[in-house]
Amino acid sequence: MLRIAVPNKGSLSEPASAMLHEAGYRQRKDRRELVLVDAENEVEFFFLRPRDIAVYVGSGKLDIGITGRDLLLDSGSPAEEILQLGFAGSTFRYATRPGTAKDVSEFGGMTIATSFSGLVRQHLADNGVDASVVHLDGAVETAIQLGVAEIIADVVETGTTLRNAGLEIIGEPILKSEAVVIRGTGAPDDDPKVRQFLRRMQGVLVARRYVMMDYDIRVEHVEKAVGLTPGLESPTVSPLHHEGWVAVRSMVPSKDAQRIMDELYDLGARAILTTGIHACRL
Ligand SMILES: Nc1ncnc2c1ncn2[C@@H]1O[C@H](COP(=O)(O)OP(=O)(O)OP(=O)(O)O)[C@@H](O)[C@H]1O
Ligand SMILES: O=P(O)(O)OC[C@H]1O[C@H](OP(=O)(O)OP(=O)(O)O)[C@H](O)[C@@H]1O
Ligand SMILES: [Mg+2]
Repeated sequence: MLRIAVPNKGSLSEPASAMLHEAGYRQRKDRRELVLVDAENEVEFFFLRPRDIAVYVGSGKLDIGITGRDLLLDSGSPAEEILQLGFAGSTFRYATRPGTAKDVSEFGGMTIATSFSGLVRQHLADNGVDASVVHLDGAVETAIQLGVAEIIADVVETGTTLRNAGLEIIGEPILKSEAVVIRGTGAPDDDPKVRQFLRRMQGVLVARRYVMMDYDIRVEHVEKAVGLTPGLESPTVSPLHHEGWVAVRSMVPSKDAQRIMDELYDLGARAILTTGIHACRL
């Protein structure tokens, strides 16, 4: 059985379970379930605190896990990223009251509050800055108001939380994060069970990002048309009963589908259809 760690709460939890469900795995119906065996797929899921996932995977007790890149790096655990999942995107940044400091080089002697003290200590050391770090569990914005710290370092998505607290983001992003699949450093990279899991997850990513596009076009315009719809390997071109016309089938990125349809129409393509992809293996 492949043993997989899945976040049990927070921003990562629901999208991770939704993705696993789309990949054909059983997921828990009750949020209090801690372990779930998917016997048909030979997988056992352990629902754990997001922060603890890198620790379990790094120790080798679990084969792989889903967590945030920021949590992985903060943990210092011997685990590594093997697939980016494209959700829970955020940046990790410093913020303060206007006028306090402009970037990390000015933090000497100050106190920085954060829930990611591993990441912040490393960043300060990389920049040769001697500052104190106070570890808090969450709601770190309030640490400045209450005089616990002059600077905070926290996860930023839209920036609303910081703005509402009267704080401004300073300096370059410390890190760009998103949800990732991790495995223990040094775990074999040819484990067939892990490979199959990754193919399934990649299949979901592709199914979410691409649509299938079909259209008919006159033979003399087909080269230009396939330039707009090159597909992943190469488009399928089949003859039509109506001489001089061909049918083309190709995958295109969903976000570009409408623009490509307009451009194909202008080239003379007709019966242009897009259909969703539910699952795939590339
Ligand atoms: N607002 C957000 N938008 C996108 N990603 C976020 C957001 N808040 C946290 N994350 C990401 O979620 C992960 C943190 O998960 P965690 O469950 O510890 O915190 P949370 O989502 O803030 O939940 P909570 O603090 O309520 O427990 C990190 O990878 C972080 O980058
Ligand atoms: O940039 P924004 O869109 O405002 O999102 C970022 C905020 O979301 C998370 O907070 P959460 O609500 O999880 O509270 P926490 O501080 O207790 O983790 C994170 O810690 C930030 O505070
Ligand atoms: Mg949080």
